[in-house]
Amino acid sequence: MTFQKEPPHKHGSVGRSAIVLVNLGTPDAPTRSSVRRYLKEFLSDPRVVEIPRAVWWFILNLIILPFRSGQSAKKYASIWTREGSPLRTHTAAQAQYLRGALGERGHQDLTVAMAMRYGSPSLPDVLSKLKADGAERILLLPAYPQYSGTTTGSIYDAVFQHYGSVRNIPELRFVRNYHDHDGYIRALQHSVLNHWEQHGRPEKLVMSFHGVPKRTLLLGDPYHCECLKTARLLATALKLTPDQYVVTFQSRFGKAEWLQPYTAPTVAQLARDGVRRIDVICPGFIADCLETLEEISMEVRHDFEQNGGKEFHYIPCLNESPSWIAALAEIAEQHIIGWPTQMPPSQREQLKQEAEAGRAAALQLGAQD
Ligand SMILES: C=CC1=C(C)c2cc3[nH]c(cc4nc(cc5[nH]c(cc1n2)c(C)c5CCC(=O)O)C(CCC(=O)O)=C4C)c(C)c3C=C
Ligand SMILES: [Fe+2]
Ligand SMILES: [Fe+2]
Repeated sequence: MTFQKEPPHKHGSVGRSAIVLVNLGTPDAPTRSSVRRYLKEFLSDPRVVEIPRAVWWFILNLIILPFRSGQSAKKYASIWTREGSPLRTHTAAQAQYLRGALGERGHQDLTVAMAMRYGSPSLPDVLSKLKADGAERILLLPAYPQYSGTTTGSIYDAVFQHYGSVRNIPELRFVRNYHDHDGYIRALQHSVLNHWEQHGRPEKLVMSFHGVPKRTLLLGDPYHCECLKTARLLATALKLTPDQYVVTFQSRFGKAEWLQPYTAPTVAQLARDGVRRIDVICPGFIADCLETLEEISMEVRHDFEQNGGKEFHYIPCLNESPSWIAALAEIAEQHIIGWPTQMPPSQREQLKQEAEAGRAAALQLGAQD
């Protein structure tokens, strides 16, 4: 192991604190080559696909990437905007608004950055830049309300791996999950109630979460339980009876069984059963992306209508809604307790003086040698 060369430690510095909002990642462009590069990085992560590496290498490089890259690129093209990938634009905007919200709460010199687990801006690049800018404390805030080894766990891996070659590691804190956080549930509730105020109510509310292989649940991944808890809390906040909503799992990948019930067949069955209107919300995604804008709002809408459904409403993700930004600020704030960024200026000044005194003592020690 070789460690990076770093500038000498600065005596007397209080250093900066930073928050990194980390999302999954997205291609740089809706083109075959860009999507291929992104999928290769994403699907090579052993947390995401748990198949023996050698076997998976052949399947990934000879079957998945040649076929899926072009298909997915077309889907990405259908949701791309002038600003780029919706996932990246929303995540960047959320980071910026979060900075503002925390500033208003008195956390003045706090840097808020965004990073992607796959693609750019990459976590190692963002963490290196924060260190170069003098960050001594970093809170990692994954864009996943529900913990899963496949997503949150993989962010931990990337962070630990990055610091494996760093000598002077900052203080690190992680938000593990917020599937049952009051602010998050309230933001979801506001979003649904707003939609219903404008468009009336559906016969059924479908809460669709991203799926994972069922095997991960059997092997101890808490994701399924956390999704069900989010759904139960949201249903309670909306005063829904069990027959007024259903929880489903979308985006199945490959041939193995994933968490059930699957979103698309469930929605088609609802239409065949004579349900005229459904509203679909995706509470596990805090930013609209391919999986919500294309898979739900285009493909699943089509399935519902093809099977006789009359009215399909997609309720957008929390994105930059003020109640969600406030909740994000609350979640962040609960994890940075004790950091100087939330100290009043007088206390901060005292900390600086103590650090200076330490520096003077260290210099004196040096002089005695
Ligand atoms: C192959 C296995 C996959 C697992 C396991 C998985 C879990 C998982 N993913 C999200 C969130 C997102 N996934 C997105 C896209 C996406 N997901 C997979 C595969 C798995 N996901 C693929 C191959 C793709 C790429 C698109 C495609 O080719 O179909 C996205 C959207 C990204 C975007 O650019 O918009 C998100 C967000 C979660 C939360 C999760 C487990 C809990
Ligand atoms: Fe996914
Ligand atoms: Fe469970």
